[in-house]
Amino acid sequence: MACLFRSFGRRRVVIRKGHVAQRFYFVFSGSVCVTIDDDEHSAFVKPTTLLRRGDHFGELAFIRGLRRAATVVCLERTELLSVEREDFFSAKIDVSFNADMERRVALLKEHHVFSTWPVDVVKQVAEESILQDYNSDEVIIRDSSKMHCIVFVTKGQCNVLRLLDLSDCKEYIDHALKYRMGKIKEDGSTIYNPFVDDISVSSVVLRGLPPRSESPEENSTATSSVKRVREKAKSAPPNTNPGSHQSEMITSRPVTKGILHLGSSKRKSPRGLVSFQDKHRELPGLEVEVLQPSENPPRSLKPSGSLHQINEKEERFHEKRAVDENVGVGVYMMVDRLRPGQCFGAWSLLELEDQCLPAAEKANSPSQQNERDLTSHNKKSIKRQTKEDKLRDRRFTLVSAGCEVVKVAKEVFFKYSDAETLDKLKQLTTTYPKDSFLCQKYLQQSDWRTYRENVVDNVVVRHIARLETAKGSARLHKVRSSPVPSPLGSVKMWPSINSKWEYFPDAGWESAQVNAPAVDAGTSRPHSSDCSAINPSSRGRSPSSRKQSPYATPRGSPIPLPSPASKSSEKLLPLVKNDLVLAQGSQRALVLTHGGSRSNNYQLQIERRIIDKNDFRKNNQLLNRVK
Ligand SMILES: Nc1ncnc2c1ncn2[C@@H]1O[C@@H]2COP(=O)(O)O[C@H]2[C@H]1O
Repeated sequence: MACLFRSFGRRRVVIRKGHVAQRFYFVFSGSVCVTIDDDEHSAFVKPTTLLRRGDHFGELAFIRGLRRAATVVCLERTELLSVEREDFFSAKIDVSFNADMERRVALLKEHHVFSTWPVDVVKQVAEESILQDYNSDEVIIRDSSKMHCIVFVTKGQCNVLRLLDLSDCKEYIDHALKYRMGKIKEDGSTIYNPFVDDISVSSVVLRGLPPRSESPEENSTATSSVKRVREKAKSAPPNTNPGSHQSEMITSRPVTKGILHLGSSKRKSPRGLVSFQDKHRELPGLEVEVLQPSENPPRSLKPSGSLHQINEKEERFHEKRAVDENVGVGVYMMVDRLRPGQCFGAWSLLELEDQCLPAAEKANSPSQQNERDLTSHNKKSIKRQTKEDKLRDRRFTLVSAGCEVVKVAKEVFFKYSDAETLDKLKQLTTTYPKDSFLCQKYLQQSDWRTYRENVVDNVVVRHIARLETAKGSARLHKVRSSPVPSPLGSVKMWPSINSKWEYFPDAGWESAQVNAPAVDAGTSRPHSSDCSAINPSSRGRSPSSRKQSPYATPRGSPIPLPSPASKSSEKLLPLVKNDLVLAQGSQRALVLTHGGSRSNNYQLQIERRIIDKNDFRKNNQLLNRVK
């Protein structure tokens, strides 16, 4: 069989609907769009199917003995392998196509939605659908709001992701602002330096997500989101402290501890303004940027390196550049995992339902009735809510976790659907959580992850390093230096004076008031700065002699803890299995379940546990569980 290698530019029409068929094609590289319209422009506006490397097209006309059923246009520079009609039949490609078709028919017939359809109709649909295999992490559908097919999962699994615009989430903004205020208080300073290591989000750029669009419709959304951002920035709460400059342009590290982190940019301007946008990236990663509203309070002159040196001109430049780049604050959240028998993209059903609603009913729908009575402000929020509720308006991304899918064009599907089918499809259509809920989830998970990593880096690794130094077998341990890279919470490694500190002594919870600068240098208590690694079974025993209890302090009375200053003279307990690592003021414990510093085996299994202190006091259940 002879194949002809051909290369076409973007927008080149390879097949036109209604023409006589001459060749059949394989996609060697690039991608093509199929539209069942005669007009090739529809391929870009409402494509029926998108075909990429390894896919084929142009077989239907040969097999059916009819004219071309669709128009196929190159989406980009595309390389194709074409097979002439004679070769198609002499190489018996039609036979393998028929077998493939049979398979599609069988797969669709097995599917709950098609189970009641007559075989010839299923065949009809199968002919016009495509069966595709996807490897793990391949994007199946990038934007659900623009998809023109329904994806039926026939094998494996795929994940539904939602790109969460954090700048639109009240919870995120509140959290970031709260953290910022806390940070200012903690520092005892009102000056915020963006170049210091522990900087966190202090004000959030309220900015739309990076545009993916080529269509004017999407561009307009992007522009309006920039406007929205500006409005939000302008309406940001004014700085109550005259010395502080909340509204300054601030550099922040990206929140790199999201649920699905797809990379972050390293690009950084000399002034440290970070842009996380990368036009070439398939999916943007977590994107965080902070920026000030343009109306700033008057500035005072500050030493070099601080924000306050940025003059108005520079600032405008940065802001403008940031607006130009349309940097976003976003994170992908997984909202669903689809398995065989499930489908994706059937939200048009809702559209159909809307269209079917009698006009009178629509006019008197409660939301609209209420809307009329509300103030313009409330109107806006209701509209936003309604929009969020409508799945078809929300963008989801479908990413393979290794799967096989059948894509059926919506037009084709609805052409043959009856009420029963629509009902079945509706049952399969999941309503995904709202963004506010996802945002809360994101904050919780990010917080936990940051916390966990901080404890491992700063508690366990340091503890081990100190032990080894004490033993004279010091090796270089890599301890990540930045303890607080995230605005989403931090762990205090050093209890400050008058702070509360909690741990597990033998018989339950104790609280300790840190009120003395130093303790007995000979104590064998684990170092307080390590948030304490305290083994319930081995507690109170020093590495050499674990028999004497150093925790002789009567229960309930304040227990003096070592201060940071006393660390050099302290003996440290090795971390051993079942140690509980607790952080100040936290209700979570990290449980060391494998290895320990004694064996130089630092493998940790960290579990999240919410500890009910009162319960614990009573029956010590947690300890039993840990054992
Ligand atoms: N939904 C669809 N309807 C028709 N053709 C499609 C569809 N999806 C992909 N195609 C391909 O587009 C090709 C157009 O030419 P053919 O009809 O020869 O074969 C067709 C199929 O290979």
